[in-house]
Amino acid sequence: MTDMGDAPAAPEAVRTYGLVKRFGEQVAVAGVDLVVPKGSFAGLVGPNGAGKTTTLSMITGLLRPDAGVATIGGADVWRDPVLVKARVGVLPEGLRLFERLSGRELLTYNGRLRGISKDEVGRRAEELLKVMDLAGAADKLVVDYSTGMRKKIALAAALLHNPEVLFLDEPFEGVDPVSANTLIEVLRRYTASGSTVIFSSHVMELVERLCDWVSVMNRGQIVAQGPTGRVRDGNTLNEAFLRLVGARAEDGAGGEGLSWLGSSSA
Ligand SMILES: Nc1ncnc2c1ncn2[C@@H]1O[C@H](COP(=O)(O)OP(=O)(O)OP(=O)(O)O)[C@@H](O)[C@H]1O
Repeated sequence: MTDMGDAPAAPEAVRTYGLVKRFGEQVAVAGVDLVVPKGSFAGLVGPNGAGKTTTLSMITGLLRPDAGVATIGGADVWRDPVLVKARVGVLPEGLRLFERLSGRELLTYNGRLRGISKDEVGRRAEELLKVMDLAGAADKLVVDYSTGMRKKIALAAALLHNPEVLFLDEPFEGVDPVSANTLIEVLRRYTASGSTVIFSSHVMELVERLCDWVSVMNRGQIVAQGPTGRVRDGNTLNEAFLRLVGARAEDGAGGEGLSWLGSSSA
């Protein structure tokens, strides 16, 4: 791993020690030591299949590690599941939502499951619907929402109990620029108050613009991690990323093969 300097001064929101996950013969996560300081807007990046989703699933209590420890605010995710689940909010990959509820009902249901009083849930839900620009669609069924609307209602549901740490898997995928700005504003406000966001993304420009902390994964391991400026080291994050994970030109679209593709191929 590329050492990015001293340990973070701020207390850690998330810390894992030697996380491992195998699927049959394949080692998806091969000893991950993820560090995310409290209050960070952190990005988790890596090529397809690097192990990002598997790592996030183990940290959020969705997938049991084969080895290693994941902690949130110092508490062990798998030994103290109730405490940890109260501290986290998750916008999962694939956005599995209760399709037959309206947006408002979805928020109410989530809030009540979290043990928040009916009045307080109602108050928070109305504010979130307004901020997410979903007030006009509050009574529409989630199944009829567009991709961007689904992301926004899922983010509102993940924020409703005011978690300490918010995990987002590809939050901006399929989201138009206006809705993306709304999401970013809400998330910036959230981290400014000392809460932590960790999101996975393939869009380096976005990670570079938003994140003050970045962890780079490749082949099941962390290959660089630290303040974004230090990981970039004078380059763009995209350049640093390509250098860290290997540009793979030899097996990519720039080399041999695909000779039949294009108008000069006949
Ligand atoms: N349930 C599963 N069963 C078998 N293999 C799996 C399973 N989940 C993930 N894998 C494998 O583990 C590896 C890591 O997958 P993972 O989804 O964590 O990567 P990722 O970094 O999130 O990728 P992407 O950027 O494409 O979403 C991949 O090779 C994948 O095929």
